Amino acid sequence: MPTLGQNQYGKAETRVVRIVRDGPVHHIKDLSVSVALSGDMDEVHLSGSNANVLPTDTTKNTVFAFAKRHGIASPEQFAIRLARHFVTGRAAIHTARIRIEEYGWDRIETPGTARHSFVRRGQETRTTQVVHDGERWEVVSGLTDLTVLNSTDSEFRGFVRDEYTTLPEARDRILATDVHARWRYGWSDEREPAPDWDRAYAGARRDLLAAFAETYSLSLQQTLYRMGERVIENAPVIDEIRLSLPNKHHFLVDLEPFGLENDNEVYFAADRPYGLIEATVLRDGVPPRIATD
Ligand SMILES: O=c1[nH]c(=O)c2[nH]c(=O)[nH]c2[nH]1
Repeated sequence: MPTLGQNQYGKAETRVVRIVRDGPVHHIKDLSVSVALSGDMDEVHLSGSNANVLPTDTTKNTVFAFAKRHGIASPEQFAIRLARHFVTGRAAIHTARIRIEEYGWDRIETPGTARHSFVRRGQETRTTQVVHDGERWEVVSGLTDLTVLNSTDSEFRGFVRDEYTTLPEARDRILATDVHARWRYGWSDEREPAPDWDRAYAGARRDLLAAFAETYSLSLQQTLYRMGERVIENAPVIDEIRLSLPNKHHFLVDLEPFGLENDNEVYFAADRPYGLIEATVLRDGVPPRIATD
């Protein structure tokens, strides 16, 4: 009979977001936590007895509950706490391996706003497309994967309800998205001076971030329009901007079964499915040219 070799089990990639609310100043920790447990696990493999098996679902719940109960000072400290809990709590578990990826967020600094807006560190890509037919020029530039998050000042209420609607109204939710933006420059004639491309890029990026941070959001659609509007208003060289914004849902974790209150502090960051909100914002009187697919 073959023998059972090394084995381990647990919940991989639990996406936990912990918000600490220090008055209007919020702090964010965003982790992907993978738990792998090993020990006396022969029976579950060989006879099917689950007597030594702490469910992977429980390991996931423990991650969320510990985020609330102990906070997340650092990934190392959080991982040590989890590993100690699993190994000391159950005689059958001999080893716990905790892997954590932490995603870094920087504050979006805008004058006069509360401090609950963040931009993910180092993921965005600058893009451009130039089309020339020997006479005219068309320059469509933009960015992708500019990930932003507001930890408050976002609602979603008053929407249509039909027999399939279960979504509760949200009065204070996380609003997070990966900004995908393409904007078309008005410049098309080489005899006219071309825009300062780097300056225009920096300005559009700054306006997108500022409008995201400063808008009290009633929907992602409304925030999208404000972002596009800010770019068009501040950049005379840009005639049209198309935004594609995935709504990166963050669900409040129910901690009540563990005797803990979740005061908008611990969220499960779902990766899919996601809402996808797309629209073009145009300077008055210009025809739309950016492809909508
Ligand atoms: O900002 C939002 N817009 C929607 O259209 C929508 N739909 C949904 O389920 N959640 C949200 N959020």
